[in-house]
Amino acid sequence: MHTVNRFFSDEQRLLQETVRRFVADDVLPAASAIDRDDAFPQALYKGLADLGLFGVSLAEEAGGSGLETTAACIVMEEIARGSGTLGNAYALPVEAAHFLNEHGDAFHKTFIPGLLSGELLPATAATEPDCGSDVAAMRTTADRDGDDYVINGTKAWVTFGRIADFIMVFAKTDRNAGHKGISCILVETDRPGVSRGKSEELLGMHGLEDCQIIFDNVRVPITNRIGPENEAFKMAMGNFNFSRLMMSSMALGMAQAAMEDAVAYAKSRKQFGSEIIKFQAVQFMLADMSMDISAARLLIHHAARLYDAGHSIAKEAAHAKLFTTDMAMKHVSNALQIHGGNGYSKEYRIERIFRDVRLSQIYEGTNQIQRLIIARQLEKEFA
Ligand SMILES: CC(C)(COP(=O)(O)OP(=O)(O)OC[C@H]1O[C@@H](n2cnc3c(N)ncnc32)[C@H](O)[C@@H]1OP(=O)(O)O)[C@@H](O)C(=O)NCCC(=O)NCCSC(=O)C1=CCCCC1
Ligand SMILES: Cc1cc2nc3c(=O)[nH]c(=O)nc-3n(C[C@H](O)[C@H](O)[C@H](O)COP(=O)(O)OP(=O)(O)OC[C@H]3O[C@@H](n4cnc5c(N)ncnc54)[C@H](O)[C@@H]3O)c2cc1C
Repeated sequence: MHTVNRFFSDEQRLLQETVRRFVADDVLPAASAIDRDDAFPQALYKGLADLGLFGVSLAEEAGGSGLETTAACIVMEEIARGSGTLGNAYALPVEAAHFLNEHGDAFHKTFIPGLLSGELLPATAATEPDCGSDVAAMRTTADRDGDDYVINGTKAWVTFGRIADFIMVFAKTDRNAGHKGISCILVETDRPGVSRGKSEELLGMHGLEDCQIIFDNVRVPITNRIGPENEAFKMAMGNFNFSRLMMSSMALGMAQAAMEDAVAYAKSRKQFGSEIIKFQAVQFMLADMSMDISAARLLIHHAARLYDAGHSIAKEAAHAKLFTTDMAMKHVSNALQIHGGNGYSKEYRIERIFRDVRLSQIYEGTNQIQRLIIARQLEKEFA
């Protein structure tokens, strides 16, 4: 049991126990097959929806449970403790419902119930083949034509791209205005001109159905635009702050699982006539792991509380994402080291966690970009 549990509210503790049970009974037995088969875990995704988990931190008026952002972080940590892929999948409806509720109008909000029930699958498309970190440099365009936008361009690395029912597409509505010329448009994937492009063979996080999405003269009513025209860059940044807490919690769950495995292995493995957990070199790796995991959890929950209190959390979300994903990568690697040769074998799940967790340092803004965000905030704070 995590020490920090003592400070959870009754609701948070109950939520954590519920997810732990689901993970133990349903997710853990399936996690290795999800990785091996590289197939979207549809039944488990629906299982999360049926437990009401997609709306835990969404306002009650929007159909959610109205709990704090910390509640969604707790849920995410527990799911990712069982499967990185399912944790990543969990982020999508949570983030989409949150975004639609914050920025959408009555039409956009009609998509929320389907998201919460797991029947509608969302995707977000900001990245393009030639621009990832530099969001403002995107080339996809949405030109007005009567009451429609006509969208052209290619988006890359779209998680759920192959299976999404709708995509929140970021596109230039003013080509010459840099980040002040970007809008967000909800595009149903059955519209003429939307097609799926190539998928990559990924190192880890299998089963998320990523692919490129090509928009070839896709006609969408102007009313599909989410939020004001040309103002979506800042909407995206605000959403990324929230998403970065989700992805930090995901990496945290994977680090926690790795530590649990490392302790169990170190207690059972004997060398030189002693359990390897008695060797100081192993003890120090475990001690540092435990300390950094606790520190990461506090950073995430601190940022989540600031977010709920209405503060801008650009810096704190970047702190959480940078610290958690770097520490997770380091300690998952150490946990694999503690497994010796067995850590390099698919027979032990640490091998999968090692591959899965690597992504967390790259997406939702690379960790170089998190440093850039922190430094820019410091420049402003001490101006
Ligand atoms: C930070 C960044 C590099 C931006 O740089 P520039 O130099 O263009 O813009 P700059 O001059 O720094 O700023 C413009 C305005 O914007 C505000 N702001 C920036 N960050 C933030 C923030 N975090 N919070 C609030 N405001 C922010 C900034 O203050 C400025 O406002 P002002 O005009 O002064 O009033 C941005 O582009 C970024 O972040 N990239 C990472 C991409 C990235 O994260 N993808 C993720 C793609 S989605 C994804 O990976 C997944 C999705 C689904 C699940 C799987 C993964
Ligand atoms: C599996 C997967 C799923 C994804 N899902 C989605 C999704 O659903 N939707 C979506 O929109 N995107 C998604 N992404 C895209 C992801 O957000 C980008 O890959 C990420 O933001 C980095 O962009 P890039 O790959 O173009 O790298 P680049 O921006 O080309 O960066 C390459 C390297 O240069 C560094 N670099 C770039 N600029 C700077 C700078 N100013 N200072 C210092 N270093 C810098 C980077 O840190 C990195 O190390 C996904 C990516 C992957 C791999």
